[in-house]
Amino acid sequence: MDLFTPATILTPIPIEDGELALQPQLGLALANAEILARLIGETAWRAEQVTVFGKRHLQPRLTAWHGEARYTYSGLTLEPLPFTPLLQHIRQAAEAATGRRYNSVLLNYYRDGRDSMGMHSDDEPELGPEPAIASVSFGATRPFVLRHKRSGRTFKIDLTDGSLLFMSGSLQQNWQHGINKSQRPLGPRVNLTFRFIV
Ligand SMILES: O=C(O)CCC(=O)C(=O)O
Ligand SMILES: [Fe+2]
Repeated sequence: MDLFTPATILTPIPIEDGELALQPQLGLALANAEILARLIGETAWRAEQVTVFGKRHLQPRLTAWHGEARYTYSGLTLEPLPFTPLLQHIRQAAEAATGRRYNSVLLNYYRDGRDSMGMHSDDEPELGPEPAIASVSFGATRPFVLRHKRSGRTFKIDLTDGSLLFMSGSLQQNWQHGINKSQRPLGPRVNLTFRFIV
């Protein structure tokens, strides 16, 4: 992002084998800090047990799933909660910025630097062949790590408070992404990934 690119414009990030774009600040009616506090306080957070490589363990973060459809990943089926007015507002802003529609959102709450998300692709069949995913972050800045499936090349983007990252095209087919643990003391972060479930 250079000095002359406004923070409120969705700007493509050049990357091979997929589409990626970043808007440093999503246009919202409330301050980022107020949204973070309300999301932390008003969400029915769950610590989910998942099965990865045949082993059950607790996810290193809290989650919530809102929308119209069930969602299944890592042997886990999430029953949807309805969209709240706050989630509707953020969804509307993400739809306006990206020009796509979303009917579901996965919320992830990283309580501190020990919380993380393993490398994965959002490539479940119900997302369709070229999923459009709008990822909105509040709170502590965490690096979003991308790793190309064939070349192994990695690429990092700092996801700052109030930012929107838009993933589309063949990105999920060709890249994995995740959030690493950090040794540094970090404040809370909530990430929302808006998706369209067919
Ligand atoms: O927290 C993030 O930025 C990543 C979230 C993510 O990859 C997901 O919800 O699938
Ligand atoms: Fe993801």
